[in-house]
Amino acid sequence: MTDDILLAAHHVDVVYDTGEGTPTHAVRDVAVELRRGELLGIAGESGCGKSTLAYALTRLLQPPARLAAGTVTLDGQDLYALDREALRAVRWTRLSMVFQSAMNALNPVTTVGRQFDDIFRAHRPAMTATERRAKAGELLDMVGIDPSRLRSHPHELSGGMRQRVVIAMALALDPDVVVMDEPTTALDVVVQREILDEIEELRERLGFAVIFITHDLNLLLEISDRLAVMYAGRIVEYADTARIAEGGALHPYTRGLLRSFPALTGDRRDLRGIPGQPPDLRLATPGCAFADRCEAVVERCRAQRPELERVGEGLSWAACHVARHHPSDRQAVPTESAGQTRGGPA
Ligand SMILES: Nc1ncnc2c1ncn2[C@@H]1O[C@H](COP(=O)(O)OP(=O)(O)OP(=O)(O)O)[C@@H](O)[C@H]1O
Repeated sequence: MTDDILLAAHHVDVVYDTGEGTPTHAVRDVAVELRRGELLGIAGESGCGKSTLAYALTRLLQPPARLAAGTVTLDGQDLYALDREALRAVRWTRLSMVFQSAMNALNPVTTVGRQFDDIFRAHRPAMTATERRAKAGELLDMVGIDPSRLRSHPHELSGGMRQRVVIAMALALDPDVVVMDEPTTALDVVVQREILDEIEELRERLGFAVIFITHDLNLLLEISDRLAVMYAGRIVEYADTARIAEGGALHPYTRGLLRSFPALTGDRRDLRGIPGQPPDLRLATPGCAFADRCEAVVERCRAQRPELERVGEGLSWAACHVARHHPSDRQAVPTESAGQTRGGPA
């Protein structure tokens, strides 16, 4: 493990088990590593386990979801071994979250200023009321909102402003890592663009690392350094964004996703989407979970599940028997080192 890795997950399995019927195995043997200051994108269709993974990475899983296997470490510290107090100290100050619905993240009955106040009072007890107010105003200003809005209730703000407030709150205590789950999906395209630019600018200025989760892979091509593509609970491709952007996607699912969304900028392409539906995550399939929808399927795909394997040099991993590469490029992934797991890249 190299020093600049902030957040690392290995062999993460998450199961929703209500006690009735077959449990849903929503995340399977997932590994990700986030380096200091980078933006790692995680993409995939609805229901492939992205949000569940976000909750697992931040230790926010709620029953019936549970971490059935795996580890998540922040700066080498096991997040799941921390007691309540230690976990509380980590939240907001080291690791914070921005989820899709800003309306749900904000308390509807208190002012924005009061909500900033609560964060500072809980985590920075030495700050005076004047300092808290000044800092909250600064944070609002930083995300392009007039500090007078500290007196507003959430319903008095537009959707875009609310989402900006949530981002400012996530950054309030200068965290190292911010996990963002579809932070702009509910917003119109223009506001979405503005907020993405804002996140980029803040990241450059403040140096925090981001895990950015979205169903829109094209969006990640613009903002991420590296990306992971999830399908049916597993990472099926893990790559430097530049390679995917240059047309080097290895997995047929990644290529299908790229065709499924219009680029945020640039020309309107022929949007073909991917026929069919993702599989039921309660069922275990012997082969590749994508086989039924895959344009490149071969017999072996239905019989044997492809492992996530390194392809060629650099950060290029794919779980596909027929990924577009020369067969001699493919090498088996060593299992013995903590950094190089069978279940994913490191
Ligand atoms: N509370 C729950 N109880 C049972 N199963 C659940 C629950 N929440 C999610 N799931 C299942 O877990 C799987 C993964 O869901 P998850 O929300 O993580 O996917 P996602 O990729 O984030 O999708 P979306 O973009 O729609 O949020 C789905 O099959 C879903 O049905």
